[in-house]
Amino acid sequence: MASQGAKLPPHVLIFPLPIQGHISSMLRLAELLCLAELHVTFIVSEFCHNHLLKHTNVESRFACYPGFSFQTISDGLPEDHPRAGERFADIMPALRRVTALLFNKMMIEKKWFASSTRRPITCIIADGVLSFTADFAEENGIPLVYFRTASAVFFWASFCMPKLIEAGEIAFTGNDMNLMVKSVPGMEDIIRRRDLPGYCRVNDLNDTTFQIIKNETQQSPRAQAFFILNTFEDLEGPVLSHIRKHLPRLYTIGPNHFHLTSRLAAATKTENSISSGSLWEEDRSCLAWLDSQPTKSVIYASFGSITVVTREQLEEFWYGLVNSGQRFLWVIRPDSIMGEDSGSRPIPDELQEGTKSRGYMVGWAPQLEVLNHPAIGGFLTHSGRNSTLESMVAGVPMICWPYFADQMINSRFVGEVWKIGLDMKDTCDRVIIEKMVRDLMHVRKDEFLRRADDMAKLTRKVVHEGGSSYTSLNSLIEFIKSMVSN
Ligand SMILES: O=c1ccn([C@@H]2O[C@H](COP(=O)(O)OP(=O)(O)O[C@H]3O[C@H](CO)[C@@H](O)[C@H](O)[C@H]3O)[C@@H](O)[C@H]2O)c(=O)[nH]1
Ligand SMILES: C[C@H]1CC[C@@H]2C(C(=O)O)=CO[C@@H](O)[C@@H]21
Repeated sequence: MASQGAKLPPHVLIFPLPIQGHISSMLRLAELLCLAELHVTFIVSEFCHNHLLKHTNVESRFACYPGFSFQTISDGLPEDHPRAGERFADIMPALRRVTALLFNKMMIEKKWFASSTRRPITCIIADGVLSFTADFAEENGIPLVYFRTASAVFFWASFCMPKLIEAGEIAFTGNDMNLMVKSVPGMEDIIRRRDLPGYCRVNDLNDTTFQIIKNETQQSPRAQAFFILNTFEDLEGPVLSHIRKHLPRLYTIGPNHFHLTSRLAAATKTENSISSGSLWEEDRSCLAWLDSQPTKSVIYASFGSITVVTREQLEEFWYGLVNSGQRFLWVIRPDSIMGEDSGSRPIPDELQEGTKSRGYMVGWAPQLEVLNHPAIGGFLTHSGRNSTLESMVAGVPMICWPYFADQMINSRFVGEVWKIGLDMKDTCDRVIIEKMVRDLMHVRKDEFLRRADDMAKLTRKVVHEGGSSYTSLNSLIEFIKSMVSN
């Protein structure tokens, strides 16, 4: 396609998976590129776009970047599909079946989004699991960069899936979950079967989700080996060295929410909050409640956008939190309790009482502000990538209750390698929850806070001028600029 407007900036197409954690992360990247005066077209599912418009300020936020625009596309699922819990497994097949074709059509009909003020797309930055974008990019000679929004340790373990299969370390059925895994180089003394990416918990290697993730991961090097991870060198250095043997041009630009905060502050010379990118309505009343709590006295509990719990699990958490005697702020998404009796059984009096005196519950929180509130002393989390990084930047120790996917291995690294929290995976018992909350918030508080504080200091270093993520993002921007000849 002929290039128009020789003096126009490069035009980047950004395309995330339509899931909260992916959209938040890629919106942050989009704004970082807008700050560098690149043009950005952001493709998002109609479903998520409607939620973004309803619950965030993204429209006004991006209005100050004239080179930015949204494009919407169907995610292939009916409007009333929950897009959470066990039904998350429908998302990837629907994208491949429906969205892939619509994407090709849209690119051609919209002339790669060219206009009198914008070049046709000069580079695609696609979610690392959307390989249909690579098909289009290759057929049309458009440079492609993959952005895998999960952790490097997850990516590397997933990249080693063929090795794991060959060595007979997967499939497995739930027996011997504590056996150490030997076929992920660099992690021989760290991960057990139970810490492998959640998709590996299959007894049949033909499992659809397992196959999709394995195949999407294996084709990562086709993006001319240009790859972005939301991490930083000091955090996942040893694993990054392994990945670089396969993907030498790897950009590590994280923690990208903090990187954006820092670059916005430098650009505007003022303190800026970043857009939440929330798909749910934030209940800001919890901030006023936090204002009246003592310093580092509250444990914040939230399990991200996909986790669902049974009524029994809900009660175990509730008893655990109440019996710990600690103050707590708990996010329970309206769609996160599954099962027939999810709302019908009465709440025991002792839970109601304990919550009234020490707790606060919301359907969705302004998480970045919550984690940075002085009253917060701990985070009970599902170990999603963004939540983990947000907690690290805020210097908040974690209790990890991973639900699926990368969360299984993220939580292992939090507990065993970075030692900034406790890993509670594969149990949901009120006694264990109570003990872990007491340990984190009271018994071992100083130890965890010291290490979390050291981690927070590291994150500050990397996103400032001269830091590894700062330098890496500049290289990425230069690379994108070098693709257009003026
Ligand atoms: O009440 C809440 C809860 C969450 N958030 C925000 O929502 C995002 C959630 O992201 P993440 O922690 O990554 O969780 P998920 O949305 O569940 O993320 C999906 O995508 C991530 C990135 O690939 C993966 O690491 C996860 O396993 C996967 O579930 C974060 O920025 C939070 O700050 C809020 O603003 N308010
Ligand atoms: C719902 C899951 C599909 C793939 C995604 C992922 C990955 O990068 O492989 C990690 O966790 C989940 O967000 C996604």
